[in-house]
Amino acid sequence: MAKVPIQVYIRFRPLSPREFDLGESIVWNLNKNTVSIESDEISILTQERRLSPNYNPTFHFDHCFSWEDNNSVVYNKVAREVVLSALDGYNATIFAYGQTGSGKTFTMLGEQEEIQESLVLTQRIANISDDDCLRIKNSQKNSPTKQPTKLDTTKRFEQKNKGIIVAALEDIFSATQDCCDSRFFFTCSYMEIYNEHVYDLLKNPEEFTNEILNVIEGPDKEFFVRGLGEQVVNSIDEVLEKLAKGEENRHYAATNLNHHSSRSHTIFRLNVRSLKMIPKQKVQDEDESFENLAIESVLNFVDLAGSERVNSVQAVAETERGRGGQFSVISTKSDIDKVLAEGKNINTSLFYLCQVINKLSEKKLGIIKNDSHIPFRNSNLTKILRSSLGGNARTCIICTATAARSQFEQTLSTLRFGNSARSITNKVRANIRTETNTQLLLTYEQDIANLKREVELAYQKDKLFSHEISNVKQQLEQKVNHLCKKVYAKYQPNIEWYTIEKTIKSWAPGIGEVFLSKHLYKENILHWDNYEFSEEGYECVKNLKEASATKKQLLRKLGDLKNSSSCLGLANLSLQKELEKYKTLVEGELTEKKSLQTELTEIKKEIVELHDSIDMYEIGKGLEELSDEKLAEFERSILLRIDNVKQERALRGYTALIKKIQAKVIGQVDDETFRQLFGSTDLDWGIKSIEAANPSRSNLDTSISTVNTESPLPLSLS
Ligand SMILES: Nc1ncnc2c1ncn2[C@@H]1O[C@H](COP(=O)(O)OP(=O)(O)OP(=O)(O)O)[C@@H](O)[C@H]1O
Repeated sequence: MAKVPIQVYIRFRPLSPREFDLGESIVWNLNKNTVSIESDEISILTQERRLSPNYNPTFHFDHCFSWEDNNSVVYNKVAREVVLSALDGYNATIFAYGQTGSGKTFTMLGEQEEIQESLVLTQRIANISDDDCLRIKNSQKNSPTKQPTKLDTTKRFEQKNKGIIVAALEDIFSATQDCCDSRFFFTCSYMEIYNEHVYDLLKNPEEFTNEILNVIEGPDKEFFVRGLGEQVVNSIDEVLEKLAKGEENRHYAATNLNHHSSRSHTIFRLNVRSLKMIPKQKVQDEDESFENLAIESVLNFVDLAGSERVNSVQAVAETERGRGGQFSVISTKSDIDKVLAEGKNINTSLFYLCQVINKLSEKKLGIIKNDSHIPFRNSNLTKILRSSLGGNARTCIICTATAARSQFEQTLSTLRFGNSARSITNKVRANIRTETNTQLLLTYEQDIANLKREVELAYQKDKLFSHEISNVKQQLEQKVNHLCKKVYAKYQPNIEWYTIEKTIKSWAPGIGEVFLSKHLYKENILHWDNYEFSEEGYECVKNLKEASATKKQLLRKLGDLKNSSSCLGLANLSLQKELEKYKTLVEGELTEKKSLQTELTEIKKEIVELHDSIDMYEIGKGLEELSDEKLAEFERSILLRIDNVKQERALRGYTALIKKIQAKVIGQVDDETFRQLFGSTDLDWGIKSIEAANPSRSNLDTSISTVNTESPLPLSLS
């Protein structure tokens, strides 16, 4: 696992026509990797009290893009390599962060036709309130001239200044086309977070707005969005179609539900799965065999809401702190929620994203402890992006900004955000597994996806045909009615049936049969082949036949696949059980290991304590640190030990003497030696002298009783 820092870039957009008309000056000075304030501007900004005196910061980035750099330059420098590494199993996330109108969407999706009605743009600039905006919108809806125009989604991405998402998708699909040793399988999802609610942008508009999705923590501690559709895509056209559909939904929500796109976050996600067959190392005499490498990765493209809302909440918090109020910049969740609840324009998710980045950065710089809590759970955005912030993903952040003087504070705040994010490191590894069943599963997955699509198409065709069939039916009915009228007009009571039949058949071959079967013979079965239709009718019947044959075939195939996948499911279940068994075993071993480790730590601790006591006894080390009480205790223990040693020695002496007395008794010590020891050869005298030397009679008794009279006296004691 490699530690990879988050890459942070800054991109300045050109002055807008409005800024240009207002004669705005450029206050920022860009170099390759640094941004600082233009020296002429420092004193002016300080005088205007927009900059603290003596504050002249320089911000560092992985690269600075100026207003002259187009999207292709940005893509190649920032994203290309990271995006293509997804094909090798690396997760990647690319963010755009910046104030409203600074160029996030321009960077991510490319140069857009003006898709928002002018009101939204006006609102961005003039900061009109939501209620006023809704009122104006409603009045516009009633005005025939001001209806918002619907977006032509198909042409959205056919542009020369393509955004990062489009360029990345093109690169991914063209790289996989040229790759012949792997099979690729793609799915995509597109979600929007608006007011902390998560929506699936790839649903139909009514479903998309009715269904709010929940962000759930999975068993692997990763968060996922429950119910978010993952759509299978096989080509660049298909994926761009999905992207366009999502954009259309956003547009729908902005127009009909008053969602402000600049206040929502979007995450476009491409899941890449591939299977690569590689030759196994050949064992002698073995047939050439292959193993499967299953590679998985997730590519996230995140277009964040305008960051000015965060600045305003930070400002509220800072002002409150300055006044000694109840809130501080980094405060408790409930405090912050109170601040957030105060202004409905403030974006909770973005606020918590900044907080998470600040905390991660402080942790990396050692300002807060390594095990400090990072508040990922406070918002849906941070939950969804957890693996991209400090986790297993290569992450790039593109901060977008404007160099215009009027936006100085907003740009300063964006630059600060970028600098904090730069110190975060992610732990990156490729998601590659060697699998035996993968190929089979992947083939099934692919087949099921294809079939689903075909069935969907067949159903759509069915709908089409039912419309055409009803047309044909109508045609037939009309003709039959026409015939009926003619027959009845010509009908004479005396005419034979066969004459009527003949007449009808001669009038309209084929159609006449319908009349006969329906009206005369009361048989209600249509045998298409027997009738004549217009050319269009024949085409319809032919298509209908084909469609129903395909449908039957597909349904049969689907049935087969369901059977196979339930077999696989069973196999999977038994594997899972095995896995559970091993997990339990491993867990048991781990617990044992843990308790052994605890024991070892205890023993080590004891050894250290023993060494300390030995040092204290031997060289008096650490005595100075002891309290008076402890010192007295130590003294008592030393004296006690000295007493014990003395007693032991005395006992050993007595034992030796007693043995000698005993030896004398059994005749092993001669009188001369005995006399040297006790000053007399008399045995009683010896015993008395011992008693005199040791008043502790009990010790003596014990010593005498423990001496084995049978054993010969060791020479060393004599
Ligand atoms: N690098 C650029 N070059 C030329 N024009 C740009 C650039 N960046 C942004 N613009 C223009 O500035 C305007 C605002 O850009 P854009 O909509 O991308 O901002 P945004 O940050 O996504 O805003 P919001 O947060 O409201 O969605 C657009 O008209 C866009 O074409």
